[in-house]
Amino acid sequence: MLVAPSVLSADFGNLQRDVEDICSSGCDLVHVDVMDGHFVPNLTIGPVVVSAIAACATKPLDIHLMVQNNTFFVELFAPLKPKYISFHIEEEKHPHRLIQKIRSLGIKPAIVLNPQTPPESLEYILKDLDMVLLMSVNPGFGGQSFIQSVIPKAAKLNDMRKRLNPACLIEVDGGVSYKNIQSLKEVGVDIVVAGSYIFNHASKKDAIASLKV
Ligand SMILES: O=C(CO)[C@H](O)[C@H](O)COP(=O)(O)O
Repeated sequence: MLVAPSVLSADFGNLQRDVEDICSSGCDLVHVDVMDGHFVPNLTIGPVVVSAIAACATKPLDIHLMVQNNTFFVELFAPLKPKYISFHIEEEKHPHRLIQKIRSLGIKPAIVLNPQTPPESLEYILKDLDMVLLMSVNPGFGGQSFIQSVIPKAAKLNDMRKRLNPACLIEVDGGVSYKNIQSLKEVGVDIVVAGSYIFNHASKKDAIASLKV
């Protein structure tokens, strides 16, 4: 299991310290939540802060857009050379066009599904993706409870990707902890995003290690 701590739960007064800390504690990606106050009822960080994160991160960035105008934000963050940019299918009229644009910028494209969006919505686009991110909370805030229905949903997506695109990774985000990591592993999840569990733990290293099942 790969682990992507969500910096949404970091101490923003000590952001450099926290980013360096997770990177030296065994994480695989640095997950960055960009929220615009429109697609979700929260507003987070823009290019100034994400540039500061990129400057001190020694692991690749995994940028999760929770915004209305995806193309604008892709162009804004592309110069920071993240490994992944993911966007919500619920907020994109032309997902295939945006996937091509992200890939043309040298970034791996990923689509995010809200908890109620079925994996079948990806039937004709899964082959074009490097990753699918399944939300296991309603997007917008850290520290929410894990929605259990993501387990059968990930299992269904795992069957779909074996058929359509075995190289496509499955990531799950929201309420992830030692309590649900084994179930996520069993249904084929490859990457977990965890915010409050890692940043509220006495040892980020131990918290990350506990998710590497
Ligand atoms: O995308 C998110 C919220 O929209 C966060 O990444 C997610 O909630 C992680 O935080 P936690 O592990 O505390 O649930």
